[in-house]
Amino acid sequence: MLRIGHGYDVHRFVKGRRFILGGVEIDYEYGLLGHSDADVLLHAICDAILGALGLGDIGKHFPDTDSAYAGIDSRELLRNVITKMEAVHYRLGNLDCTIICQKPKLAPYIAKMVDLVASDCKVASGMINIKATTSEELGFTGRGEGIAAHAVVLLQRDERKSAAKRAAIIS
Ligand SMILES: Nc1ccn([C@@H]2O[C@H](COP(=O)(O)O)[C@@H](O)[C@H]2O)c(=O)n1
Ligand SMILES: C[C@@]1(CO)OP(=O)(O)OP(=O)(O)OC[C@H]1O
Repeated sequence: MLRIGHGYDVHRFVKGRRFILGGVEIDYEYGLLGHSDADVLLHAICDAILGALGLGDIGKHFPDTDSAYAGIDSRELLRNVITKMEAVHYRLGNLDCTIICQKPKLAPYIAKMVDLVASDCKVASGMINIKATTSEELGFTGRGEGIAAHAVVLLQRDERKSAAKRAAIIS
């Protein structure tokens, strides 16, 4: 059984915040604003996985009204989502992401992001693809006011785990 999910997120650039993207800290004059560390890429990935599972969205699981998530490292949120995915016997097949960002240049950071996301999702790096594009100076991303990210994920039911669970119930 396969399930597909899509996630989309936006965060605004502001002065005085760290710029964390895909778990990587990027040296830039602006950072992203949010209740958490505002890692827009990891939020889109969490939403894609939750969406594939029919489990709602990131705000439902980690409300921005809950102080427990203030300033939280979004890798913790992603790992929590992966735990939920495993609890219902799914594993990640592959993940493809697009970051829409006029500036700065992200290419030097992409390989590190891929490695961190792969590690948190418990898959080989070859299953994770992360791309960046500008929006040709158009719209809010083009004006450098913020970043948008999309993620599309394919999940596979872990038949071994569900068979083992069935066997345990029968015996
Ligand atoms: N923030 C960004 C945006 C883009 N890139 C890389 O540049 C390539 C060309 O971007 P276009 O928007 O002109 O298509 C793109 O394919 C990325 O490899 C980047 O590193 N950082
Ligand atoms: C990640 C959470 C955590 O409280 O807060 P934000 O950093 O504001 O990010 P957003 O993408 O608006 O998702 C909502 C929240 O789940």
